[in-house]
Amino acid sequence: MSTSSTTASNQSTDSLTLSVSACQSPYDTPLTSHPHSPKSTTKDYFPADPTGQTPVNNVCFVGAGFVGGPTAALVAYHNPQIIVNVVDLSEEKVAAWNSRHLPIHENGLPKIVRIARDGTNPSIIDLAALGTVSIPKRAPNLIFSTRVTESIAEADIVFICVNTPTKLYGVGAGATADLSILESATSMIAKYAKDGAIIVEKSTVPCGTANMIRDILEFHRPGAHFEILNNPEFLAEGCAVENLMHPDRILIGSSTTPSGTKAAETLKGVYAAWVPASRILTVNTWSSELTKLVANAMLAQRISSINAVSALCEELGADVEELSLGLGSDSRLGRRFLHAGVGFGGSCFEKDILNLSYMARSLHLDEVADYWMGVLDINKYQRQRFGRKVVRALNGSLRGKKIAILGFAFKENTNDTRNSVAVHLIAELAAEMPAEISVFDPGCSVAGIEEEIRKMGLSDIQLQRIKVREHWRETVDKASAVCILTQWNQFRYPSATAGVKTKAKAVPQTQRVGASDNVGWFFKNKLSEMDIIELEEFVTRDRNDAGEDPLNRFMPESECPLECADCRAKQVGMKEGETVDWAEVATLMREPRWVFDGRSMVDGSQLEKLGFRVRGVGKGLTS
Ligand SMILES: NC(=O)c1ccc[n+]([C@@H]2O[C@H](COP(=O)([O-])OP(=O)(O)OC[C@H]3O[C@@H](n4cnc5c(N)ncnc54)[C@H](O)[C@@H]3O)[C@@H](O)[C@H]2O)c1
Ligand SMILES: O=c1ccn([C@@H]2O[C@H](COP(=O)(O)OP(=O)(O)O[C@H]3O[C@H](CO)[C@@H](O)[C@H](O)[C@H]3O)[C@@H](O)[C@H]2O)c(=O)[nH]1
Repeated sequence: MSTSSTTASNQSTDSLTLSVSACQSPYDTPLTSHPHSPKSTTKDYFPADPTGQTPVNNVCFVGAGFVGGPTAALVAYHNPQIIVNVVDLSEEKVAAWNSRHLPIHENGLPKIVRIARDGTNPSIIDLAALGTVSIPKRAPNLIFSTRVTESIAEADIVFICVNTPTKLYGVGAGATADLSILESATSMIAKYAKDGAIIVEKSTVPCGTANMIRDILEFHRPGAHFEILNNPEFLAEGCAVENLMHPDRILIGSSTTPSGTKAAETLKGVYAAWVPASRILTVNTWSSELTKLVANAMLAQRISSINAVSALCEELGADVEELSLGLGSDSRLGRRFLHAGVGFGGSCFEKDILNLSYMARSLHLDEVADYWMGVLDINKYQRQRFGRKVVRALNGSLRGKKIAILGFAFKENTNDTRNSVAVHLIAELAAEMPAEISVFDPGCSVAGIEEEIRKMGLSDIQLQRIKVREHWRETVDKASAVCILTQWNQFRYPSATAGVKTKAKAVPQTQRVGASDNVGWFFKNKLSEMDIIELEEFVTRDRNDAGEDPLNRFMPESECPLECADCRAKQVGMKEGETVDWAEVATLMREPRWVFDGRSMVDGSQLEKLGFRVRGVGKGLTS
């Protein structure tokens, strides 16, 4: 079937693919909502609100970070009738959201942002013998700005997406959440939000924070009415778009009063534009706040469990990957989050477990607190065990030696470096005073890595010996050892057959778009963005390279300044589809060419044939 369209575009934007992948779960399990828990103290709950939802024309996301930006983009993308303002105090971040180079690297996000932020051209798609489909133009409805107070004032719903890091001072230092940023954002919302606005906690918070928000609002605006909802975010970085596009569930916690329930219904209406109703769960606020913390704690617990087992495997000569396979095949256990490695990193797991444990301890539930702290203890043990393995293999001293670090992001497919395992391991190795620690990550900017390293509290002399590189080749050059710390596909050996960037995939043979060419629905009056995605998949399914904009809808993008650091990084860094050439690495490294594989990225026995000595996690000795 031949297809063509009336407008042309050659803009470069990551392709968006929506088929089921490792990141997302198919909609396979029926779910039910439980509007109030047995412990709910509110008495006036009505199961269904007879007046329905309040109309939503304008929403505001406060905080354009890893959660606020992508979530707002998805809400705007699927609700073209709603104006979505995303505000942040950082002018630099807002400028990046309005540029070609978004501050957050997520597959598929540039395309979604571009469509919602810039609007689209009208397009006519020629489906050959089937006829033509008209896609009308789309007006922009996603606005990134620093107009914080004005945008809050216009909103029917305000989403709080600010950071809630671990508190580093005073009572609860190193354990509880620092809510000062959230408190300050809430004060601003209290002053400027319109009476009747719905305030949504999206940030991850200790239980009871909805009550704190309510108190702040009542203090600043006595007499005004605001409903507070908790709507935790479950996206994982690196697959944020897929997670947001096909969430396992949307959880909405509300007070169980009629107006609380109505507010929950209103928020449900926003998600219902693309999420099946059966996936939207409404619970009470306490349950919702606690579910978020426990979800992260349980995911992290699985990783610590398999990591603890990996130490046993090394001693016994078992292979932890074989264990993961055997364990994960039990449908009660499942395959995911059983990947042993050098430990979990990131801005969420550790922070949220500390938070959960602190809460338990402050309720005098010490055994509960200790139980969850054990997950963090194993994580630290795993990291330190790896570091010690490196030093031991290099005869107990790193002096005069160069160590190469491949991977600095806390996980693959993201540029987020917060609380990355690499940060901790580099600090540990730096204490051994090696001649150089050379760092490379294919998804992070040099400046971003350097900034994170500067926060590590190392001495000047240690900092001088850490070099951040733009390419793997200079990173491994003359190194005695390479440590693989992030699960980037580019590091695999044998190299992954799939490219790094996900291409538009052939559409599955669904009932709607099947071999029978049953595509009548394309010709209906109003196509949703989900419909347009399917149309795009349909017209590209026979093409090898469909390009970024097969329906030719994109508006032109603003040009980058001449000295654009992101454009430069693209030129000098790893090219799309490029992988580490391990045979060349062997020629560049110093004997005995150690590879410490913290993420099971290389086949040890095959790499040893190239002249390396390899140590993995959870495997009996291979050399
Ligand atoms: N990162 C994730 O994958 C993830 C996933 C689920 C939940 N969460 C939770 O979501 C929350 C946000 O996390 P994040 O990773 O997006 O943080 P982030 O640091 O990336 O983003 C927070 C943003 O809020 C902005 N901000 C702070 N105060 C503000 C104010 N008064 N007005 C406007 N903007 C303000 C900051 O400048 C920053 O850009 C945290 O509670 C986190 O635990 C994060
Ligand atoms: O089997 C595994 C899975 C993950 N990891 C590591 O665990 C960390 C976290 O990974 P992941 O959970 O995929 O990413 P996050 O973005 O931290 O997402 C977690 O934290 C978010 C913030 O709260 C939640 O929204 C998500 O549901 C939750 O998965 C990373 O260092 C991974 O390398 C492993 O070591 N082994």
